[in-house]
Amino acid sequence: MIPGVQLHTTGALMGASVEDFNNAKAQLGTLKKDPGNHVKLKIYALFKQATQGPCNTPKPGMLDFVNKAKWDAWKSLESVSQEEARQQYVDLIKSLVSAEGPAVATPPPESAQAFQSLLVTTEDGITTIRFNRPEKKNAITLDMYKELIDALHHAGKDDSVITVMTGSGDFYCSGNDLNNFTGIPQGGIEKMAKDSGELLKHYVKAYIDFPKPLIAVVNGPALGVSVTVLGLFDVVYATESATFHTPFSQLGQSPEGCSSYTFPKIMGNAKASEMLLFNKKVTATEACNLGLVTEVFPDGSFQSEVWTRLKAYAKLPPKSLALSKQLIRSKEKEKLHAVNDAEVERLIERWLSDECMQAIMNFFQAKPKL
Ligand SMILES: CCCCC/C=C/CC(=O)SCCNC(=O)CCNC(=O)[C@H](O)C(C)(C)COP(=O)(O)OP(=O)(O)OC[C@H]1O[C@@H](n2cnc3c(N)ncnc32)[C@H](O)[C@@H]1OP(=O)(O)O
Repeated sequence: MIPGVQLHTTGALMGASVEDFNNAKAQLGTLKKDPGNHVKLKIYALFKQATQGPCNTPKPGMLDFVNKAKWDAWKSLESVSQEEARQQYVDLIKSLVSAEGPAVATPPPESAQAFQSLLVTTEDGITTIRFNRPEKKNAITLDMYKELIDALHHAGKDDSVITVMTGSGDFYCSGNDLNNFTGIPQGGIEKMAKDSGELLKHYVKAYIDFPKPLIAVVNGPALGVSVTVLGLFDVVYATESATFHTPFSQLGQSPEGCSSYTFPKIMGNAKASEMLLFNKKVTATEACNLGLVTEVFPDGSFQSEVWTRLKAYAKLPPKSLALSKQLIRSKEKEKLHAVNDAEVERLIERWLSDECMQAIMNFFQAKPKL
């Protein structure tokens, strides 16, 4: 047992993966390395959320540091369902056990990587990259872009057959973290824009060059850059209540993720313009009719239906899948890289514009809901 983490099973567990959950709980006791307080708190909070649901105990006093930290960690998972918390608990323990090395059956070395804002696991031929900042609707920080690039590079090379991206909590992802543009770093605002442009270019490149089937499991609303890169995925499955929103002009910005090319190609200029110029938020069903989403599933059966299907896909011959994907995409690659370069160049100019700075200030001052 990890020192300081007391796990008590209270409350009923839901769903079919109680066994996985119990296995994970047992594995936790076999860890040799102390995962550190930050991770211990996360384990504690996920366990509480999975077994008891949202925290409704009174907030401990300011001086009761330990219990207050535990309470805060549990409270931060308010929007995460019990089922989701159980899955995240299992994923987290698995990644800790994998990180301990050869004692584990045959984990690919890549899954030993620890990420701050992602949960990355490999199982049954599927590498899953999960945005994991549910309290901030999975908004992507600068460090998170770097982690995503890393995770994609590793997933492209590991033994998995397919790679899946999804989100923790009630959102898929709320796009770029608007705090990325609030502090003025050393070197000034021009350098910040240029560095961000370089980072974005590498981020989008990781999708353009991704060598095996890449599947998005859109579990809730998606915004901004998390929507635009969907045009570079091979398959996009969405839950019925997911929405797709690219509020670029509202933010004084311009399209990225190669969407200025992929969206008109997928849905035609007129529909792409409504989304990319005029901020039209579309439902999952509308996105499916537009061709951006492959298939929409009822909220209640989304996870089970999609994962059953993905597990079957992952049993197909890996080389055949990867080579076929590369054939489909290879004709476009050069074009996509050129589009990425041009979009980034335009965005660097936009980020320095009054229109963009004003829009970001407005978000933090008034917290308008887009
Ligand atoms: C390297 C740089 C590359 C840059 C690439 C450019 C990309 C362009 C884009 O991605 S554009 C899209 C940017 N995203 C947004 O504009 C979304 C802004 N957020 C919202 O509109 C809302 O928060 C919401 C609709 C996502 C969710 O609304 P809801 O009412 O359900 O929840 P809250 O607003 O209370 O959100 C909970 C907390 O999360 C914070 N948060 C959510 N999204 C972002 C974000 N994108 N950036 C920063 N912070 C975000 C929100 O502020 C709340 O925080 P708090 O609890 O501390 O108040």
